[in-house]
Amino acid sequence: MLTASNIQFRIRNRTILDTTSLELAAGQIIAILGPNGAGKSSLFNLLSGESSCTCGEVSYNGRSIAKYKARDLAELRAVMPQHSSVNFPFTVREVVELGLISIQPKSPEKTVDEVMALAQIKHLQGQEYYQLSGGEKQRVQLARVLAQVWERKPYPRYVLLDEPTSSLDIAQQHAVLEILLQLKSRNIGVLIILHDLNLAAQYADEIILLKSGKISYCGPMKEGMDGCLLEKVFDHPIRIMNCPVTNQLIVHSTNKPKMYSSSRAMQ
Ligand SMILES: Nc1ncnc2c1ncn2[C@@H]1O[C@H](COP(=O)(O)OP(=O)(O)OP(=O)(O)O)[C@@H](O)[C@H]1O
Repeated sequence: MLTASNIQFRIRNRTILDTTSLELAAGQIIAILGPNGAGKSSLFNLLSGESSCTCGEVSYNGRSIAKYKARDLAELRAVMPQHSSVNFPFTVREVVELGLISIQPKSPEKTVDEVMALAQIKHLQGQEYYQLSGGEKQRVQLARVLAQVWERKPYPRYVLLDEPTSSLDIAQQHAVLEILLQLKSRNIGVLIILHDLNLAAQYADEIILLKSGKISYCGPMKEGMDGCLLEKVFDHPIRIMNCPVTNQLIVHSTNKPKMYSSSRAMQ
């Protein structure tokens, strides 16, 4: 289990993230949703160990993150930040191989081949990374993260992704979420920051709604996908419908009418 217990994050007396607790189990997908500046990436950085909490504790499989050596933590969790820069003229394959640096896979070649095939980037493997399009780079970064966790292990592991679909076309967005579904059956928990509420409605088991550094909702996706609740969080008109063909939830938003105000959303 990845656990955050009463964590808080403050910078220069400003509370960026108020007291927050959550649990991510292996085999589960949790999506973090919320408006710009809500604190999603700040929470993500605390969970990944990139930043340290002002109060509270993050733990992986019952042990505080502070007690792990970097190499041991790399065996347990892989992280795809919002922006990743590669400062050397690496090829695509070399960037994917970076995912293996802190672990010792039994079959590194096979692992890299498999994750590149999954991310649909095998045809790009000899190309220089910096020449790729934004969406191609994002798929390479996903493959790097997958390489880190792809070999099966007998203990629970976690993958954390901050907006991994932001540069992808609609087909690639679904392809990425389908890959994350596969991780569930490998005893891996997935935590993902998304701006697309429909993707969250289709793929997440649970959602966390963040607003102004506070959790407005944390629980099963179906209960959280509530029009009134989402309107309050995003301060924007949102309706939830059932698709008559697939029976899946559809999140519908329109432009904000002139008379609309946050007080309406609060009703
Ligand atoms: N290192 C920092 N120093 C000062 N302020 C910070 C720092 N990191 C984050 N913040 C502030 O904390 C707030 C939350 O930022 P964060 O990046 O976590 O939001 P977010 O929900 O991920 O936003 P977005 O959807 O735009 O990516 C913002 O107002 C941001 O300016």
